[in-house]
Amino acid sequence: MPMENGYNEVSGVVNGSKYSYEDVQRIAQSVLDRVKCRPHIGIICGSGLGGLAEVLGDKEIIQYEDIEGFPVSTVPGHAGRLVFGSLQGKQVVLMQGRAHLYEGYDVHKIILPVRVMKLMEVRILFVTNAAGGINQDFNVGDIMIIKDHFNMPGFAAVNPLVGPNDDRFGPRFPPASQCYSYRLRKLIQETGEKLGMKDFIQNGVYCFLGGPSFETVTECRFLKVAGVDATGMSTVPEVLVANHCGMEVCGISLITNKCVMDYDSKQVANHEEVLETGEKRAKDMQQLISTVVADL
Ligand SMILES: O=P(O)(O)O[C@@H]1C[C@H](O)[C@@H](CO)O1
Ligand SMILES: Nc1nc2[nH]cnc2c(=O)[nH]1
Repeated sequence: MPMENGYNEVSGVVNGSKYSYEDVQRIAQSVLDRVKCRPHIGIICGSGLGGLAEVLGDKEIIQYEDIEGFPVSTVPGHAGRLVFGSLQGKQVVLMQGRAHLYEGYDVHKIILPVRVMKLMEVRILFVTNAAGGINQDFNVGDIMIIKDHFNMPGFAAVNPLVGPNDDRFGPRFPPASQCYSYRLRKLIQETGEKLGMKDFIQNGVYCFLGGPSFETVTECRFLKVAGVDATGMSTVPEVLVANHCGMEVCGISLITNKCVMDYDSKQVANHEEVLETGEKRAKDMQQLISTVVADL
């Protein structure tokens, strides 16, 4: 029997989303009641990339802790605020920070903000993250347009769509082979080139891992053989849910560090380097996303 908290009495494992369609409707309405903005574009900012909020006009800000059910950010570089405002004349809602599995949040909780955005009538979603470069041709500071993903935790059914399906959100068995909009990928590429960013724009495959440990050398080598270009600890749950409910989605990874591929390397990944690279490329990421939004 499912219990009130969304856990299954027998197995003890999560049995579907704790938040019903009606719950999400109520939460979305309670957010809309607090702001004037009516966004059709959503942006999720990865580690150290929340600075985009600074360039929004007519900002209206709600802390996650003031929204029912929203996971509160516990990681440096994730402010934990929903920021509404105008970007290049378009109304947008921006998540300054996201939740991750490794913080202890259930995957259904992580994706609640995406469903709330959907019921606020957000139709286009930009998802950004900081990621480690598996592809050895990538440099620190490269911006990778995500063309596909590898949902590694999904192999063990860690997928936000596990559990009873509510068809009002989307179908029971959604396809996942076109999660990243071709139209938006091309637009980001062309925009990046026009802005003189060609030398540091890449296209590639993102792999989602649970974290919080960074990868071992063997794991990195495995990911390389599997066709992965960059790896991180987020994005895929949000993208799966956004696709499920019919949003047009694009993903952008900032390559903040090179994954260690050599057993004798003295290099180690660390969150400080991730934030530092985020800071160095912040302006370029902001310019790229703002210009794409202007052209939508
Ligand atoms: O939220 P994202 O995916 O950008 O954050 C990445 C993954 C970890 O949270 C953190 C590691 O430095 O950055
Ligand atoms: N898993 C993972 N996440 C990251 N986020 C930023 N860099 C990395 C990395 O090297 N590995």
